[in-house]
Amino acid sequence: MTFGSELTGREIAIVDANAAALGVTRKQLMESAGNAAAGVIRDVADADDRIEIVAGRGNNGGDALVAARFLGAYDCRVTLLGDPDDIGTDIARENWDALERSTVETRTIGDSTAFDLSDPDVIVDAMLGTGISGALREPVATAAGAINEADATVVSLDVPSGLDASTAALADGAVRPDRVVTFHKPKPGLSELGVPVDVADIGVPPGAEYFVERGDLLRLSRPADSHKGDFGEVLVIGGGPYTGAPALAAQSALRSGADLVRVAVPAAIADEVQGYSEDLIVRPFDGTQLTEPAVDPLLDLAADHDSVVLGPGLGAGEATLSAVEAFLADFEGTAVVDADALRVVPDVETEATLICTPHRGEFERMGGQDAADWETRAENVAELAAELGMTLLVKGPADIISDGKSTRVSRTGNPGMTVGGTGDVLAGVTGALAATLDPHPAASLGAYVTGRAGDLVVEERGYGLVASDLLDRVPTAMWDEQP
Ligand SMILES: NC(=O)C1=CN([C@@H]2O[C@H](COP(=O)(O)OP(=O)(O)OC[C@H]3O[C@@H](n4cnc5c(N)ncnc54)[C@H](O)[C@@H]3O)[C@@H](O)[C@H]2O)[C@H](O)CC1
Ligand SMILES: [K+]
Repeated sequence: MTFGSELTGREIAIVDANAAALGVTRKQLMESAGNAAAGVIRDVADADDRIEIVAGRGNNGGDALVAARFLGAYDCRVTLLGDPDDIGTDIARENWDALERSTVETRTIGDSTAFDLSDPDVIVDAMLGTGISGALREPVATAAGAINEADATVVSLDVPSGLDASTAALADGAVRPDRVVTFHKPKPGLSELGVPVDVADIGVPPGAEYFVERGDLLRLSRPADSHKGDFGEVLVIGGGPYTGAPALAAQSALRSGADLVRVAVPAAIADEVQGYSEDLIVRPFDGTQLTEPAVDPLLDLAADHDSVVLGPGLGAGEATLSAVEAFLADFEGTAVVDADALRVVPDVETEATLICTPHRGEFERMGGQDAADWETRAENVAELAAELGMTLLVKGPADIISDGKSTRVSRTGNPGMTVGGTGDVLAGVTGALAATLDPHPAASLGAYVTGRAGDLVVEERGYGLVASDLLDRVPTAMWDEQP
């Protein structure tokens, strides 16, 4: 199981874009959707029935325009609500143009409230699908009223026009169908309608939900009216034997869009860490490494942040590991745990929400069972995640992300990324994403984006990358492929 058994509007958009990334275009899916819809309509219509197809300007309408082609043997009329010049998508427009050149009877009704039906036996409702926003507007509102009053069998495509598939809310005046044919997976709200729902397979490639692909980038947004703080504050706790690791993690969190990143390191190395970049806000704690006296002040500091990245460069000293344990024992927020800090995780009692980012060796040390093929490894990752009650991101040629319920695989990245420091980047990116997203999507996107940043470096100049090369590719990896 990857996504849930019902898909929300956002998830549908992600699956759709991931299907395209896997080589199956939305036009292909639309063709299958229209074909499947025609099958259901044949099921409800007698041979001499009159069929009225009411199509909106979006892809829901597009599905019906395809269906009309498959229903050529029927007495069928297609009404497009709106001006053909306003058809919202290229693929719906191409299907409209194809119908116009055919013998299928078509008409358009502009943005008015004039709407009539030709006494049909069957009405196909394809005005609005998952693209609905807000209350029904004209001319859809009037058409929905007329459809509801007609003495005909009403078949809705995907969802009844007026059902919001993200919230399961029914708009006032929504179409009340006798039957629904929905595509790929059920949508929230359909089962409560009390009418038969056919779920049609439209050829979404297996893997569009399982693999993290560029459709997942749709979870990122930077609305025009954003305010400082909307994208979270991240605290990186690290350093001691190493200085570069916490700096890399913190800079990666900044490049991933966090509004503010503070990096807490031992006072002895604070200047050196600051020296890596003037963008860093360094918060020193006493000593040369993390030890118990620093824990309480760090817990206070962490409480003011949306997420914590715990581990980069801390080392595996005994005193440090017991401080890490003490921190996690009292921490209740969200933490990305990486590197040596992972050593305490299997045994620690914590209320915190954890995202752990082990490589395969660390995964085994945590109690997981590695496997040569990633399918088996994915099952084992899911098992350990369920047992530990946390999200695991197990790094490897294919990164595996699981919280025990949902398991996904990210295939970005390349052999150039086996160098030191790339894990610190991943932890920082994931920490920033976890400041605003749920742990599983944050970890999934963290893996995808970091791997893609590495791919961009290698595309540009081949192997020989160093971790800091990834930093300025992270924003590109996040934003340039937005579907
Ligand atoms: N993977 C899949 O499941 C596939 C689904 N397909 C079909 O595509 C629709 C969703 O299409 P989309 O273009 O995103 O949106 P809609 O057609 O639902 O609507 C957009 C259209 O409607 C106008 N609008 C929005 N809200 C309102 C409102 N409240 N009142 C009036 N008008 C409104 C908006 O302005 C746009 O013009 C999905 O349901 C499936 O049927 C693909 O065909 C195959 C893949
Ligand atoms: K519909």
